[in-house]
Amino acid sequence: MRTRPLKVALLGCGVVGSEVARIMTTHADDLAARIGAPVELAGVAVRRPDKVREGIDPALVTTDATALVKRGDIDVVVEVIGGIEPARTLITTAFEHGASVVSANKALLAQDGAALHAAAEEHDADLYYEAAVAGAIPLIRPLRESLAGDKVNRVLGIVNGTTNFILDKMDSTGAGYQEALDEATALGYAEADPTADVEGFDAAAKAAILAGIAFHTRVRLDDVYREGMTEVTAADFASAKAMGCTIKLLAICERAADGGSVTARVHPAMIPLTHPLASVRGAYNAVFVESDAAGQLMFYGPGAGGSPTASAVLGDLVAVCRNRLSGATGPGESAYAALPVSSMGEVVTRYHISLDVADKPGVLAQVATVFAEHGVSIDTVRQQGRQDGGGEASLVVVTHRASDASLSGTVEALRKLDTVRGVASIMRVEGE
Ligand SMILES: NC(=O)C1=CN([C@@H]2O[C@H](COP(=O)(O)OP(=O)(O)OC[C@H]3O[C@@H](n4cnc5c(N)ncnc54)[C@H](O)[C@@H]3O)[C@@H](O)[C@H]2O)C=CC1
Ligand SMILES: N[C@@H](CC=O)C(=O)O
Ligand code: NA
Repeated sequence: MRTRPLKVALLGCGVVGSEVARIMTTHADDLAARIGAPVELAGVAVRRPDKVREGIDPALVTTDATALVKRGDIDVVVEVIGGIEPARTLITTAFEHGASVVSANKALLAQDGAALHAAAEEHDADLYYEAAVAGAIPLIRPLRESLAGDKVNRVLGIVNGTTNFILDKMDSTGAGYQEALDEATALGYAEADPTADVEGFDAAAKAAILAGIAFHTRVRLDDVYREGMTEVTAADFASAKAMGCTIKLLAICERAADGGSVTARVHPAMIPLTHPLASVRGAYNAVFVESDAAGQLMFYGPGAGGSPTASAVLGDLVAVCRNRLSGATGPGESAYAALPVSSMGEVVTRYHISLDVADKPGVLAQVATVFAEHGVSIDTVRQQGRQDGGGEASLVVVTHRASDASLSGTVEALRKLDTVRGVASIMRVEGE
C-alpha cells in the first residue's frame, strides 16, 4: 500500500458533509485498504467557522473555499455545498488545479453537466456524482457502467425523498402538508429551499441527469416537464383510493416507441396499490429501469438523509481515488446518440379527471362527446350527486391511453361547456 495519503478537500459541512467527514474518520483503515493508499481530510470549507464540529480538527476548517481548491496538493474535492454558485466555479477551479471532483449537486449537474464534464476531461480528471440521484441507491453507476452494453428504454420512479415522505404521511396518517414538510426538513431530507422539492425542481434535475445517461443524449433541465405536489389534496387521495390507487411524485424518462426521440417528465400520478412503487414509504426512493436485454430492474433504498447520501459520496471517493492511483479516469459524459427531446404534448398515458358539473339530464352525453371529438377514449365514468342541494354533481372520468396534447385540448373544451362548473383535478395514471 502507498503510504503517502491522497488528500481530500471537503466543501460544505452540513447534513451530508458532516457525515462524509465522520465516515472518512471512522472507516479510515478500511478506506485505505480498499483504495490502496490512506485518504486524508486536508481541509474543510464552511460558512460558519465558529460552529463546533465533532470529530473535525478545527485547524482544517476554513471559510476560504477558493484558496482550498487552489492549493495544488488536493487530489479530490468533495462538493456538498449545493446550489449553482459558488459550487460551479469551485468545481472548475478544482479541475484547473489538478483535482478530481465528487459532488452531490443535482441542481448544478442538471444545469451545467455538459460543461463540467468537458472541464473534467480537459484536465484529465474525474467528475462523479452518485449521490446526486436517489441518495444512497446505486443508480448512476449501474446505468453508466453495468448497463453500458444494453439499450435502456425507460426509467421510472420516485426520486425525491422529501415529497415521498410528505405524500406518504398525508396518505397514511392524514397529516397536513406543512406539518409533514417541517418533519422532512428536520430530518435533513429537504433542500436548503424546500421549494425545490415540493415544486418538483429537484426531481426534474434528477430526471434530466438520468435521461442523459440512460439515452446517451444531453437532456437539459428545461427539457423536463415539471409539476410539483403542492396541489395534491386529501380529496385526490380519496379519489385515488376509490380506484385502488395511491399518489406518488414520479420521474419518468422514456424513449419513444420508434426509438427516434425521448421524453422526461416529473408530476404526481396515481399508481395502483398493487404496484411496487405504491409501497415505497417515507424518504425511500425506488426506480425501475427497463432495457432491451435485461428487461425490468428495480433499484430501491434510502433516497435522502445525511448518512445514506454520504454512503454514495464515499463510494465515489473510493472509485476516484483508485482511478488516481492507477493514472486513469472513469467514464465521462456519453451524449453521442443526441436524440431530440420531445415535449410533454407527445407523451401518451392515462388520465383521471374530476369535474364539477350541473346535475341535470344530458350532461354525461355532452362531456362524453367532447372526449370523443378529441380522440380521447373513456375507460370509466363515475357520477356522484352532491348532497348540498346546489344542483351540482361530481363526474370522475378515467381515460384509456391518450396523448397529453389531446387531453389538454379535451380539458380546454370541457371548461367552455356551460354545464361544466369547474375542473377539480387532473391526474395522470401510471404503472398499469
Ligand atoms: N440532504 C440530503 O438528503 C441530500 C442532499 N444532496 C445534495 O447535497 C448537497 C448538500 O446538501 P445538504 O448537506 O443537505 O445541505 P446543507 O445545507 O445541510 O449543507 C450545505 C452546507 O454548505 C455550507 N456552505 C454554503 N456555501 C458555502 C461556501 N461558499 N463555502 C463553504 N460552505 C458553504 C452551508 O453553510 C451548509 O452547512 C446539495 O447539493 C444537496 O442537493 C443530495 C442528496 C441527498
Ligand atoms: N431533497 C432531496 C435530497 C436528496 O436528493 C430529496 O428529498 O430527495
Ligand atoms: Na444514488
